[in-house]
Amino acid sequence: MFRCQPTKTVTHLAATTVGDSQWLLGRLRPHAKLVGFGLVTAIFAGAIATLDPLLMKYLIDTTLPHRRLSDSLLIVMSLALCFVGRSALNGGSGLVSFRVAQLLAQDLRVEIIAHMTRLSAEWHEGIMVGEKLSRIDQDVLQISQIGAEMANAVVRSVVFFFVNLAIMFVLNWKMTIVTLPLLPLFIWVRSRFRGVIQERADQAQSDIGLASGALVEHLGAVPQIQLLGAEEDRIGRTVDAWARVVRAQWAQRRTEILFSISVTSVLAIAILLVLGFGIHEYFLDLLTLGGLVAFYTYVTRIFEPVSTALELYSRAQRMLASVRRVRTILSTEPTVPDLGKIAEIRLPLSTGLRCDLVSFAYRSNENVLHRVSLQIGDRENVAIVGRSGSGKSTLSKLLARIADPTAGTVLIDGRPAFEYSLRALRQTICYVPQHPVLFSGTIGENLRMANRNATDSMLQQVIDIAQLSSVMFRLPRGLDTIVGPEAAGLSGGERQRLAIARALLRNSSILILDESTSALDLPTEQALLQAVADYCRDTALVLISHRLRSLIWVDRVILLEGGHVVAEGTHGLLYKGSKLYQALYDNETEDG
Ligand SMILES: Nc1ncnc2c1ncn2[C@@H]1O[C@H](COP(=O)(O)OP(=O)(O)OP(=O)(O)O)[C@@H](O)[C@H]1O
Repeated sequence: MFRCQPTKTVTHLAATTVGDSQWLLGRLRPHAKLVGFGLVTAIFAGAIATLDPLLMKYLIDTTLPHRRLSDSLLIVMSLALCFVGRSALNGGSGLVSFRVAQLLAQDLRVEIIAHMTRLSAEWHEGIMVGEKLSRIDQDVLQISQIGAEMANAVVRSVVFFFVNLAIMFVLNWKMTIVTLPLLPLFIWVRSRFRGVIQERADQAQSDIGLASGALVEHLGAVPQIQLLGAEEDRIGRTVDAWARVVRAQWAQRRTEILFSISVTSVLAIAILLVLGFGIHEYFLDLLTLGGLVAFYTYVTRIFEPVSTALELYSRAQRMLASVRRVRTILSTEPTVPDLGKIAEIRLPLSTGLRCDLVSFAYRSNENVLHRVSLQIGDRENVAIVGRSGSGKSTLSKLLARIADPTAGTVLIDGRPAFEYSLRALRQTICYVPQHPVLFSGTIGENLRMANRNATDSMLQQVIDIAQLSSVMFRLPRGLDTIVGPEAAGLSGGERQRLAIARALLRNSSILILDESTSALDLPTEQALLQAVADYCRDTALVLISHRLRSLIWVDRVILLEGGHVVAEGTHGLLYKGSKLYQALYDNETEDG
């Protein structure tokens, strides 16, 4: 199965943490004021948190030994105020972070959904829905939650660390110097674990994407799984995918814990040294009891920002893994780029559609179309026929510019199709696939997706042409009938006819029906195609069907075999001149 591969540039970008961080900062920029407010609140909270050890020192060294009750009570009240102020400010900064996370998540979702909607069919066919969902859900959640509080947490840790360090220095510079080796030690341990943590985070996130993909595929296909009696097999595969997630997350968490324990152990040894030295100073009367208590509090507190930084580091890695995955999607270019400058196609078309030596290969596979040249004139009705796998659908997708040829050119009115904007092309060429997508909602809403301004009488007209009148008659709520998720409330043939009715509302100049009537019985298919041809007198029709008997009336039949055009002409001509066509037609008649 095709996977969205990052381009070289993207891989390079993805490898740079700086690039990922800058990308995130860019996304936070629109919310700079809110982030700034959160930062100021966090700084104040950090600053207040440094006051209480000093107050305790004053209490122990000054007010208590001199039995100054009112001063002692004042200090106790100040201590209480410090706690209340700190918790209020922390709460405020938490609330702001939450808001930033919400806004950031919404922005990212909009950006990813809009980008995915611009990507070409090839990309969507090659990635499971669950994987796409995981980018929009899991990864965005990870980025927004951690990204929004990251700045606060970093600033709070840095401020807290340096203010604490400065106060410690003032209290006792010799003891402070003993604590300084913590820093290079921390950096050393951090760098030792860095690569492993990053790798584990990437693995876990990637496994979540694959498992979500498997789950969505599984849940979307339960009736088919039951019919195939493949419950055990499919449950096994889906559960295995989630088991891989569990293993990856377990490995990630173990590494993180090991990282945390390693650092904390080193810091614990350091704290012992500091305390030992402090007690020594106290015995030499170089440090007061209050000074020792305050110093100890500061030393333990200095680990708080350090351990926060450690936790932040692991969380940042998880977040950056999500950033890389989202950036990979956002950097994926459509394989059918919308670079055409011509925003409107002049109508009526003069020369129509042309293929000039067109070849096509799916990804890097072998060509499935070989130097196909053909012309479909304006208002011409053409059928493309051939054996299964001969390349009919592929050719029709190239004509509709759902994919671009690997070699050769598709031209509209003598100009390469890529010179027109995709919007102009979609307005001019309408393509209806064999399995059309209908959306949950009413039949009327589904039809009006093609033309928002369509009146009820226009809807009625296309319903008649698509041979849906009797179906609509049976539905008590008519156009207001809700068709349910994926239009499961309609039969396959009804869905196809509804899609054709919808396509007719587009009033396009070229209409391609790619086996869009395959679920209909022969008389209904014939009546429908005839009615479509009558209605679309100003439209070029390209019809693909396995039932040649439905197509004998068209102006021209193009016969494909193994990706080559092997014959062309009216039904009568081909029946006489092409053994393959004759065989296809006769077999069908006998089978039919
Ligand atoms: N998405 C795809 N990826 C890789 N190969 C593909 C893909 N779609 C089609 N093919 C291959 O391209 C060839 C032509 O397929 P295509 O669907 O165009 O044939 P077709 O004539 O429309 O067949 P059918 O009548 O069965 O629908 C086949 O060999 C098919 O296996």
